[in-house]
Amino acid sequence: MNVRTSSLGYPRIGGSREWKKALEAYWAGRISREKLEEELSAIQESHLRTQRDAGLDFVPVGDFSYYDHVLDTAFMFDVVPPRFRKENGKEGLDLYFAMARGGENATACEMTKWFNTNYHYIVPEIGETAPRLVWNKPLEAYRFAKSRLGIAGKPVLVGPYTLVRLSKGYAAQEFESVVRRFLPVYVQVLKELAEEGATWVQLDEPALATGFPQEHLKLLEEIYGELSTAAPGLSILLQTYFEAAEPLGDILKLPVSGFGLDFVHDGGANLEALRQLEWPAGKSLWAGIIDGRGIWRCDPEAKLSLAEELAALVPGDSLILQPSCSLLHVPVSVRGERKLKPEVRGALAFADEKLEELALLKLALREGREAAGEALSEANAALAAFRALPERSRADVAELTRGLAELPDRRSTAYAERARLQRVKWDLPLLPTTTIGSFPQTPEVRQARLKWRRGEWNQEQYDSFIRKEIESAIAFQESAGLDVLVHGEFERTDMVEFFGEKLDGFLFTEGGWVQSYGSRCVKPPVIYADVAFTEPMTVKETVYAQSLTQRPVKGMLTGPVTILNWSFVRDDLSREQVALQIALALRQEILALESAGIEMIQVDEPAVREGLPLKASDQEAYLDWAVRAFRISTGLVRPTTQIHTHMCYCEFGEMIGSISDMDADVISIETSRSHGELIESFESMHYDKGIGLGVYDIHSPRVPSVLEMETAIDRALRVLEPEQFWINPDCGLKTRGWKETEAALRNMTEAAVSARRKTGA
Ligand SMILES: CN1c2c(nc(N)[nH]c2=O)NC[C@@H]1CNc1ccc(C(=O)N[C@@H](CCC(=O)N[C@@H](CCC(=O)N[C@@H](CCC(=O)O)C(=O)O)C(=O)O)C(=O)O)cc1
Ligand SMILES: N[C@@H](CCS)C(=O)O
Ligand SMILES: [Zn+2]
Repeated sequence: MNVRTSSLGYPRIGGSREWKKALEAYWAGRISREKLEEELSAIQESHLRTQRDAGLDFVPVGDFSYYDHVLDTAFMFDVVPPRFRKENGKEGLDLYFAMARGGENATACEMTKWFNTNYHYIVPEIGETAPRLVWNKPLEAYRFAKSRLGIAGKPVLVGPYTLVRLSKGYAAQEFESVVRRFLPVYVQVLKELAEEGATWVQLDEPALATGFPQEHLKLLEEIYGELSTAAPGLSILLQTYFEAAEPLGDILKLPVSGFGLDFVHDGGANLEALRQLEWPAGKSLWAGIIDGRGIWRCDPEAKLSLAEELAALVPGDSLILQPSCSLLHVPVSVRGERKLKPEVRGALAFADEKLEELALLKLALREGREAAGEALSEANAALAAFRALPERSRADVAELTRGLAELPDRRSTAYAERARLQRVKWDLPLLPTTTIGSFPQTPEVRQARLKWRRGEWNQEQYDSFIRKEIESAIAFQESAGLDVLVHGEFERTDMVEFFGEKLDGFLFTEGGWVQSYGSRCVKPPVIYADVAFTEPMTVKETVYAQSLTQRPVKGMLTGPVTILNWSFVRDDLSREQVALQIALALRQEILALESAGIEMIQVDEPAVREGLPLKASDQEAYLDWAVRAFRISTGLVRPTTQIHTHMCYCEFGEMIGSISDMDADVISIETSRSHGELIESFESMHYDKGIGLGVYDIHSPRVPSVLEMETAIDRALRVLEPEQFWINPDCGLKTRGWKETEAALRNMTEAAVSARRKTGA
């Protein structure tokens, strides 16, 4: 079988995050622009070489970026918000970075989640822009690959439909006309690519996997009709990913030369639809059969069967195998991981290993299974060893999750009665003040942790340091007049990593970094086995903090859905099953806190929205199990124990109903980024539980005035009752310094006093 292989994009950050380091050195003024360009060109070249040497038939070019590929696309078309035009003559690269990071006189462009991934892109602001082609980035990348390495690459570009869907600065009814406005510049890009000799161009249209409105089909026909005739000799690959492309029958009628479909994260829908349809004659199928965003080695037998079935559905030599999406979402290589158990290491595949998997499948399909015999046997043996690990099928976890459907997930007492009991128990003032959990992670705190991790400090030295930090945090909170205190989370690095290190079932890579936004990376924990509680994780620090004050101290945990959504997760169980395992483990922690006398407990769920499926039709089922996982964690506490939760990073307006179903006694939500939209969503429903709408943005060191916060409180009190309202910042304060934190919180408690006075309390 004459299959070929391709890829959609490669991680930018480099095996040792050299991309990130070069960028940050430039921003800090430590290297010149020439040096930056030299370093990034070398990185780009080495990525191209790696992909070519891995045997890809189509090497993507143009996926590399100096910050973000959506920002690149906007920049190519001169979609630059007017406020940046005043950036004191900044041009080119510095203007580009100003849009991403903020300029001297202009706030940065908004950043938001790239579909359902943990990657964040810069949101283009279209406004009155008349797009013009000022930089043909794919052409530049094509020339670069050709001249440096002789690679005739496959240029990659965000397609016009998705670009406009992801942008802001136009009214909904203008959508179609805005897309049309971009057509001439896309035509020009394609023409120039064709003139240069490119034969294929990949236009990324993941928006076609989000359940787009039927009426857009005509627009898609029109734009792809025009693009496909724009540049004779250049074939268009219409690339979708992250979920099934629906309605596939209609999409396959679009006048392009190839279709890229995700056969991993489509819930089986793409394959099922293909089985019912006739493949359009003369078109090629770019089949995403290797998981582009998961880190597990594939089962080659299963993939070979899938490829064979696809080859039978698609006549001729028009099957191209590839990852399901860009490899941007996985770390670079397993090669540097030396501390993992061999059974686990052998089951991992990061970007480079995924390219090897494609090469193996190609060999087996082209030359027969025997030709690839040794590598296939090695893969099968590695997977068998991994599957046999006893911690992946623990009898005790199975016992706990048996009959999960019947597990109680509701508080024993309805909210109204709990609220009455809790009012009596806690006797808090009207409009109580609190914070979200973390206090500044100063260089001293990080240094202390490093010394302890390196063995320079023993456990007692480290614990004693943490106790001192807690003491000063409690003393400060009392002096500032806060009503509900926190211990400050000084013992934690990341809110997911901390729990992952203490629960069974997780492992941590040494270098498994992935880009989160711009130069910032995360190293997600890996859930490779059954998750289970081992010993109390937060009790020691919380109880110590409580021993220092008469005021209530909130226990502080990260919730099951956030732990799940910010980790790489095993793929032999459903995400729901894994979430429930985590929920059961956290339930033990919550009960341990309660037994230790901590009766206000906050379970943070900032990432609930992150796992939301793209298609509206799948969202309810996700929200049902996500909410249930939260309730399983928190549902068994006494009626007088007050459960708090916290959400941030996203706009939650459209899921207030699910938030209410979580049945937390108090919720705090970030509001500053939603500009009042969230408050409006409370107008449309009756939300009766405790709620803290962040009264100030913690993302900047600016100290908000008392008046500003009073205004924020007044605004919220127009839709919420004073009896249910809490006063708190938007999110944790770990990224802030103490100076501004102290000043802001003192202003906040003063604003609370004044607001209480106004409500007559
Ligand atoms: C809030 N978000 C989170 C997500 N996922 C999580 N698991 N946690 C989150 O908080 N996803 C969505 C968002 C993403 N937001 C961010 C925000 C900030 C960053 C960021 O700043 N990343 C840092 C690296 C973060 C980190 O872990 N730093 C460690 C230091 C680790 C390190 O670099 N170590 C050095 C060696 C140190 C030594 O030995 O001296 C090394 O490995 O080389 C820390 O602060 O302790 C970044 O710089 O990219 C990311 C996402
Ligand atoms: N409790 C955490 C929540 C962050 S979303 C913190 O305060 O940092
Ligand atoms: Zn938060």
